[in-house]
Amino acid sequence: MHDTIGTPILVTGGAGYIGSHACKLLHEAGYRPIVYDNLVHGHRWAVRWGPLEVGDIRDRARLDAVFESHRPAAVMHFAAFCYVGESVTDPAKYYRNNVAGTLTLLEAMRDHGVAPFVFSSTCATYGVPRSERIAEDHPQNPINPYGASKLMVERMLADFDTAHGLRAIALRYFNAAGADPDAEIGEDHDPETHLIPLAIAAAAGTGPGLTVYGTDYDTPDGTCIRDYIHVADLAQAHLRALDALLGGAPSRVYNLGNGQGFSVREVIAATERVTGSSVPVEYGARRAGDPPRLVGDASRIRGELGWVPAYASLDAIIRTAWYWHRGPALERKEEH
Ligand SMILES: NC(=O)c1ccc[n+]([C@@H]2O[C@H](COP(=O)([O-])OP(=O)(O)OC[C@H]3O[C@@H](n4cnc5c(N)ncnc54)[C@H](O)[C@@H]3O)[C@@H](O)[C@H]2O)c1
Ligand SMILES: O=c1ccn([C@@H]2O[C@H](COP(=O)(O)OP(=O)(O)O[C@H]3O[C@H](CO)[C@@H](O)[C@H](O)[C@H]3O)[C@@H](O)[C@H]2O)c(=O)[nH]1
Repeated sequence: MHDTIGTPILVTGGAGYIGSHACKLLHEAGYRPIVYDNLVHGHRWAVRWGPLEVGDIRDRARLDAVFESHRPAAVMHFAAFCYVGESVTDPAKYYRNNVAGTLTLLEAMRDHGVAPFVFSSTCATYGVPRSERIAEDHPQNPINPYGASKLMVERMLADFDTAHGLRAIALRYFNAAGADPDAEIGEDHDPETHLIPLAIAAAAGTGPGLTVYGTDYDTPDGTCIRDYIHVADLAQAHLRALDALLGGAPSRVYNLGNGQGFSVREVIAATERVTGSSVPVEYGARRAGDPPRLVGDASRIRGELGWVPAYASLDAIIRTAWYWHRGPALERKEEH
């Protein structure tokens, strides 16, 4: 077993939603998370469990300085742009940050001899699924530039492993949702484009009514189906992937999902149950780049790394987001 106590782990994008939850868990496990974030979407207040190094993954000189001063034992790479709709209208922004930025980071890692790498990939790399539940060997034909940018990184990782022995675990998450069960941190994107926080804000009256993007999909109620996975369960999976790599495991790809799909209408109904308020809804056109149904089969990581998600119910996931929204998130907004 490798030593975790005080081991520095560089966490790019650690001031963001999922990365900050991973930092909390890294700290609890004895690691020292070093956040590297340009704060374009992240928050200083979300960096609570180790130092913040403000920097951009496209800035090689800054990366060199941070690798020199902290000498991380591994990298968790969350930094990216991740809005599916925006990637369709502004693809260059996605290729520059997600692909070119990650290449700069990988080159820096190669040159500093930092090996293990845990990568935030996505189910958006699969495109329109051919099966009810998507397993890792499903063909990858992304239908939006965001998914394409992440698939390109997966390819780069395979090539860096062959050429330089850079071992990596790519975690293809389905839809991240929920907040830290202690409500210390949560989802706070600006602009917010994700369904659950928008539905909660609409129910609470702190945001506009919710627009449902498309009611004519080939699904039972006509709206898109997604597999929602709790952010704390994602963080757990990162820890397991890191421990596996530091213990010598080879490169691997894993899905992270609950294996259950919920339609947009079902998410709205669950939000109403949890908040006790109705969600004002308008019905709009489809959003470009949205596959009708994405539901994951995560049995590989369950079997190989013993990962078991703690939050299987949609209501339980939304409840943690609701507690965060009505408490710390609201207080923070009032401070501004
Ligand atoms: N949210 C989801 O449902 C979901 C699903 C699948 C995959 N992912 C992936 O997970 C990762 C984290 O997503 P999130 O929802 O926490 O997003 P987020 O926007 O909250 O976090 C991303 C962080 O990266 C930082 N960042 C962006 N570009 C950077 C750059 N060039 N240099 C340094 N820092 C930079 C941002 O400031 C932000 O703090 C992303 O890679 C995303 O693609 C997210
Ligand atoms: O105001 C809204 C927002 C969303 N939706 C729909 O709700 C579903 C979920 O959308 P959203 O919460 O924006 O997530 P996705 O577009 O599925 O993308 C998320 O989940 C992907 C994995 O599926 C990740 O890769 C992305 O980074 C992450 O943003 C989709 O069908 C949307 O069309 C609406 O109907 N109205």
